[in-house]
Amino acid sequence: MRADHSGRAQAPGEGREALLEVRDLVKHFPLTQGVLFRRQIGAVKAVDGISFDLHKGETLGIVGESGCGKSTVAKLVTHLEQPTSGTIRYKGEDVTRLSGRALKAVRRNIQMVFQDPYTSLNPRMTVGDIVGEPFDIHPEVAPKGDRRRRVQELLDVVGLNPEYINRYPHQFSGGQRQRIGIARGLALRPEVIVADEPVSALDVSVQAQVVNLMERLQDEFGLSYMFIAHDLSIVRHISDRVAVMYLGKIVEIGTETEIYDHPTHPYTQALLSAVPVPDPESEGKRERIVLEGDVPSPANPPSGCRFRTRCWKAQQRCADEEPALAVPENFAATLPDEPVHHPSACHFAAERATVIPPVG
Ligand SMILES: Nc1ncnc2c1ncn2[C@@H]1O[C@H](COP(=O)(O)OP(=O)(O)OP(=O)(O)O)[C@@H](O)[C@H]1O
Repeated sequence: MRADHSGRAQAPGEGREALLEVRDLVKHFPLTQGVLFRRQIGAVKAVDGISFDLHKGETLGIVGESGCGKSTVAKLVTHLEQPTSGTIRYKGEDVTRLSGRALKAVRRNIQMVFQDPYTSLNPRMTVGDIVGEPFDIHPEVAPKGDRRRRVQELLDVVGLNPEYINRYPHQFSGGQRQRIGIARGLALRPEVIVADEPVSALDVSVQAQVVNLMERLQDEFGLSYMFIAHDLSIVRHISDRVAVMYLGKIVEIGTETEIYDHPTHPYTQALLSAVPVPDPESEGKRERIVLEGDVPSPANPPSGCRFRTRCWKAQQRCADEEPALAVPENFAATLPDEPVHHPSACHFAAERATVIPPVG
């Protein structure tokens, strides 16, 4: 098997600068017991050894069911959480080891947009204060006398009336609030934006507007996105590459076409088979894969392949041997530009092209 944990060989932007290089990233949250004498009785393995690259100007989508570790990855990359182990290199420098001024400089370049525009904005602050708050931490970006103008520019960039600068969050709709969150994320002119379920809390009719805005801003400012969501259709629309997570691991990574049209991991196939298809004829013909049982606890994941307890292909080898995230043996001889030639962590990886059957 070819060791290729990052999926870089398959990236459409191969040769482009890797802005972020994440390697063997682990985050275990300790589980403790006792009031007076706290002792650790285990750990929630929220993220358990994941590796990927983010290239300049690309969007990497991260998908998976609730609890698989997507938000924890976002928090680790934006330095809101410290990893248990592993490295996150930004332009070659390991940010997990930085502190003080050097860390502050990196944090400026990697900003986060949060899920819920209803709770992530302080209701007692005006829009101007919310969008301009990052300038308090980085006054070098906008000197005091220039802030109002800069905030108004940012509001304009995200499609809000700059005259709304003195209004409060409750005076805006959900979509407008998420635009405020995005303006705030852009304030420091970052290179990377980590968006954690940025449209999940919005009405479907508004979701497309916010996604389109994010795409326009990406072109305008040359941004790289990590776009985390459980909605597979939205992720397909916006992403160049997609990583599929299950129980703290990446199980498959590749270009949007490789993952959606040529998935080789059973979990990806099951996830895709549950996406509703708008065309009733295709919907009637499609093959749904219904997974048995619940997602196991991340405090006590199964041995070997974590997906094996719900997988229809599971055999003894799956319990004994953890499959590496690499181009599977049976596809190793395919050419790198063939769509099945992408990393998939399964001993029995196989293409299942009939997940969403073609019309006719
Ligand atoms: N601070 C914490 N302390 C203990 N456990 C945590 C903490 N944060 C997350 N977890 C656990 O880690 C696992 C992964 O959580 P995470 O929020 O990253 O998943 P997710 O895929 O983003 O899910 P969701 O879409 O529901 O937010 C979950 O089991 C969660 O309960």
